[in-house]
Amino acid sequence: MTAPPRTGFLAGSGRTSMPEWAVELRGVTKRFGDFTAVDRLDLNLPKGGILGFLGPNGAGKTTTLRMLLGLYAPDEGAVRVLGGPVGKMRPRIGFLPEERGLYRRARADEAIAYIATLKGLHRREALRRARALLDRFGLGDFARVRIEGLSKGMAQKVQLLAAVAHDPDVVILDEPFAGLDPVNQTDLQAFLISLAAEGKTILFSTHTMEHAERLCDRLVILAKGKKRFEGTLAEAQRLLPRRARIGAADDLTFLAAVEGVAGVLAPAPGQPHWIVELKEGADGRLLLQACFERGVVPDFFDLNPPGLTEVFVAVVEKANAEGAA
Ligand SMILES: Nc1ncnc2c1ncn2[C@@H]1O[C@H](COP(=O)(O)OP(=O)(O)OP(=O)(O)O)[C@@H](O)[C@H]1O
Repeated sequence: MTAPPRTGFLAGSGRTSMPEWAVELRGVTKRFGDFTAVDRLDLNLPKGGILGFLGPNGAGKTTTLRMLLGLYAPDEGAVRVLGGPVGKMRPRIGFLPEERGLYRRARADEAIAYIATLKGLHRREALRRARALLDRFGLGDFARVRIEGLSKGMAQKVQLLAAVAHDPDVVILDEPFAGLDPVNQTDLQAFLISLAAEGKTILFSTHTMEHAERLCDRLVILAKGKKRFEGTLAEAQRLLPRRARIGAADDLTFLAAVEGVAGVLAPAPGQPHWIVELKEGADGRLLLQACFERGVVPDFFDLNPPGLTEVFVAVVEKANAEGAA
């Protein structure tokens, strides 16, 4: 297979052929003492596009990302990146670790360039790229400012630029949105999209479902070290039954008699909406019709598929219930 043409800022590395998978994990297990943090994980991540790595605290996300970097060796199983062993592929991977930290007395441009030189770039070229990246992300005026003189968000942006300055094919970001204000989060989203448009594979972990929903071609949900879901957002949404959410002060249990309705649930404590579960192929608009025929005028009516937060909670609750059984 041939990589998409590189037309973006980081174009020009001259690599032309790529293996099929950006990342492959086969039966990967990582233990800390008696505790299994990652449990027989299989993953095949296609090259190109943006993959969201989701899971509750302690699910094993960071441990998995560290194995992709070769920072941890798996106790069992095999990890391959871009078709080769991790150690050999490290120069083609960019990484933003969860624990942020650049040398605080270094200038922003030098901090970026330093990381790029560790990945094999010559210092002059590394500095040129560092400054171009800082310009591109509105930090050109801060190129010569020391990291300690930057705001937390700016320093995080600089660290992100350090992860990509050497033009990696695979970019791994551990919670890149954490600590950024909404404007910087929007900038980061645009940046990740632009990297993906250049043909790179982006893999990022996050606890913010909106980012995953908006950005990701594929999603992986981990819980208790095991993969609980892998697929597209639409596939994730199909994990839950179709349902309508209806806001009304009236008792809506009469909707149980409407064609295609599987169940009617009164608002849960703290929730404003009735939930009407629908069978496959049911026409949700019949619910509105039935309400109007009863003289009930809902103040809220939503037939949209469930959001990722709802799917995530259901997947994790199922994993917890399996763990407790
Ligand atoms: N070096 C270590 N020594 C012992 N236990 C560890 C170590 N690293 C991780 N763990 C444990 O492994 C489990 C998975 O941790 P990991 O950091 O991979 O989770 P995570 O999904 O990234 O969580 P979070 O969302 O909170 O960052 C946790 O229970 C953690 O305590």
